[in-house]
Amino acid sequence: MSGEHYDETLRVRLDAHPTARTMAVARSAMMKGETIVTATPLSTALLPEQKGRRCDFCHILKAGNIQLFKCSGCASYWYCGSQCDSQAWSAHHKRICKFWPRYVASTAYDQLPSHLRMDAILLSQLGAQYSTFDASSPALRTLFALMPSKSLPSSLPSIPITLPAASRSRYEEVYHRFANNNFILHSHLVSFGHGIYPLASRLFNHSCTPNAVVRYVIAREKPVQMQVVALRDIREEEEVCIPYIDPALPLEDRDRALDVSYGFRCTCPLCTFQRHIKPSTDPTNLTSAMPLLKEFTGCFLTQSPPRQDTLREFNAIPEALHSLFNSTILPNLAEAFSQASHNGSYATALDEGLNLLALYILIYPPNYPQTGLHALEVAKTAWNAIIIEQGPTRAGYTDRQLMTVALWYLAVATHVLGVMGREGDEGGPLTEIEVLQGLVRDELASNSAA
Ligand SMILES: C[S@@+](CC[C@H](N)C(=O)[O-])C[C@H]1O[C@@H](n2cnc3c(N)ncnc32)[C@H](O)[C@@H]1O
Repeated sequence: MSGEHYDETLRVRLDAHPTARTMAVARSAMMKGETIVTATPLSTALLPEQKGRRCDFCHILKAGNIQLFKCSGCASYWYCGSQCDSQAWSAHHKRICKFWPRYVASTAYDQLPSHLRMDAILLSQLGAQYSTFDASSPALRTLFALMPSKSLPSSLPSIPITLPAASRSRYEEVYHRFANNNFILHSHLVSFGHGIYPLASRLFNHSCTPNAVVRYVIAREKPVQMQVVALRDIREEEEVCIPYIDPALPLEDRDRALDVSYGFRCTCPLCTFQRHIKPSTDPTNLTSAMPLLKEFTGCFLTQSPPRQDTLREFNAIPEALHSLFNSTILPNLAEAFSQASHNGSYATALDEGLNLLALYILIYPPNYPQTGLHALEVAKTAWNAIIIEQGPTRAGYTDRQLMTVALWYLAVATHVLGVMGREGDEGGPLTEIEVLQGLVRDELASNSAA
């Protein structure tokens, strides 16, 4: 940490960590839903499929009142107005604009795997902005304080800038900080770009049982801000961790991804638990595990599900549920729910949806956004059953029961997603929840009046 200085008003401070070099610890207790750190990007870039859909500077989505204008020089960057155009122009675009069309059409660029193309774009923008990457620049100081990645190819990708010979090693130093430090930007939890946020990279380690997550704030004419938000109450001196990867991936996949991209083995409570259990692969165990899982997590169609705000004690999970940690179970349940939602009866879809929700609740830490998104799916399934399906395939559910189920799971979705709060573009799951709640309540009122 020598020479590094971080704002004393930050809600976390850096302490030594036995294997991760340093960790961010809470200076004081924080409540779930609080913003822990707000970070500004050094550079961001849109995924290819988002080009022309979002402004290349502020990443706002094209909409009725927001039009995009193509850069007349390269015809590859789009802006929502002259403010964004001139901010991008003076930051980096004026130095790469005329080379860009030939660059993105080049074989060297074309042959890069998609994630390295994103890195090449970010490196081009940064090179255009900082030229020699003078380490004394305050904006770059935190970037150079980051740990270099072990996984990037040793050679620099081709970029549309003539490298000053004396600065080549500087470019390499920057590039070697990419793989383990870049963030995937998302709106409503759907990816739209990549970004470099040195402060957040410098501060936060990974955990598969994180107590914080990242959300993005898109505002017109401003770079996309990152906010790190507490998922549960955090004690003073507790380490604040975010997930680098999806905690519900199979343990082997998490191990591989964290080793290859970040060079460490996770020792969080979920990984520790999963490493010491020996999940049975016997299908009969699985059949008996599902009802027990619903009971253990409280996911029923007959009673309101509980809310959970504290991290589960994984060692208290009964052995009969260990088979659910087999790598195939979650993808199979997700597939069964998707199949039933599209082709099956809504009664089957509801049942499969609840199985999947119960498994999410078992695996994910409290208030993890994916759990909230799926609770919303369960509520939508109940609502679809009311408005679309009549007759025997309803398996005996009355409209009233289905409306009650929809409201219960909307309440779960609100509880969970309300913690992370709104992110990205207008609308999103919290708005969807409000709309559906209104529809169900109206229907319930007219059903009662009838
Ligand atoms: C984005 S940085 C996090 C900040 C880092 N601790 C530092 O001192 O700069 C990512 C790197 O931190 C380390 N790291 C992050 N989470 C870790 C964990 N749970 N266990 C061990 N090392 C971790 C790995 O070396 C990883 O490549």
